Amino acid sequence: MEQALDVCRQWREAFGRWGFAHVVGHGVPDEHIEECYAAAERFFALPMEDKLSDCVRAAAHQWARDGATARGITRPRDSRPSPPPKGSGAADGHSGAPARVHHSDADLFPRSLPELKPATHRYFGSVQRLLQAIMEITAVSVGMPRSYFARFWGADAGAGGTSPHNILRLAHYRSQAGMPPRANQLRYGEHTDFQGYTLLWQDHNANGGSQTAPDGVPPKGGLQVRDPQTGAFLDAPPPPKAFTVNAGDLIQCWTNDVLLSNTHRVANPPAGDGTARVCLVFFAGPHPDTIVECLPTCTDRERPPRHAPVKAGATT
Ligand SMILES: O=C(O)CCC(=O)C(=O)O
Ligand SMILES: [Fe+2]
Repeated sequence: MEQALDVCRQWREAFGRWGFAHVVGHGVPDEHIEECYAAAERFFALPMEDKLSDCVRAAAHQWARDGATARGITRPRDSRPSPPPKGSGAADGHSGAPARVHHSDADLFPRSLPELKPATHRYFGSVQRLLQAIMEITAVSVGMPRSYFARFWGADAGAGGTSPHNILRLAHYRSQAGMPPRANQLRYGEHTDFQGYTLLWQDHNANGGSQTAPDGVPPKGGLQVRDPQTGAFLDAPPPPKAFTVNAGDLIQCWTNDVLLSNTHRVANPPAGDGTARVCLVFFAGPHPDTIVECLPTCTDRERPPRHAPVKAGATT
């Protein structure tokens, strides 16, 4: 019990300072991660014609554009609108549409890669269970009842037609061999995530953690997190077998800035480095009709609500 409360204290501290944490001992089986990661890599390695012809036409642009565009090459910083307006849809400054895999959209799966569907579904289910634990930790960390967020993300959350809108994005940042980025370009521009938590499996930790780079070796073109106190961007390579978790704007709104939705970006690898990057990005979204407003435990006379209540769906 004391240990569990300590985790909740650490959570509040990490997210109050950084909006980010690395989570180990998370219970997501190595093989679920390995399968999903390997299937994602195989998908991105498919020839473009296969991606196009295999996918249902109506949905194909979602998959195909991601494979086709150099989404790792975002526009130079000066020419980017920064930060993207909340609720603009172009929420995170990508050059290509993300590959969004809704759990129910079976038809989106390419026929030439039959393992992609079971692998993403298994991973999705395991990460969803991790999310439920994270929401319990979150509730306790801000003094709410442990089960508070179960109405949004718990096993029964769909009962009243209010099922969560969690999304798994398979992210591919292409090799930049032969097309070096210009000065100030980024693989992924500076942004905050706009929903609940994001549970990220980074390339640095591919294959269930068995390919983790030695401690202290910075990633070749990876996630960087802004230090809210200094404004500096710091590399955020995960320790072995860790998920990188960050809080999105809805968490910050719910907790009245007690837990932060912090700015992050993905840096380019050094010039001449041909490393591609594949990441598994799970975005936790409550049902779009959910009204998110300051929790009673996060406000008092000295700390009035800092954000107006917002409908979750209005932020996407
Ligand atoms: O690829 C990464 O490391 C970060 C991805 C990210 O920030 C996002 O998809 O919102
Ligand atoms: Fe992000």
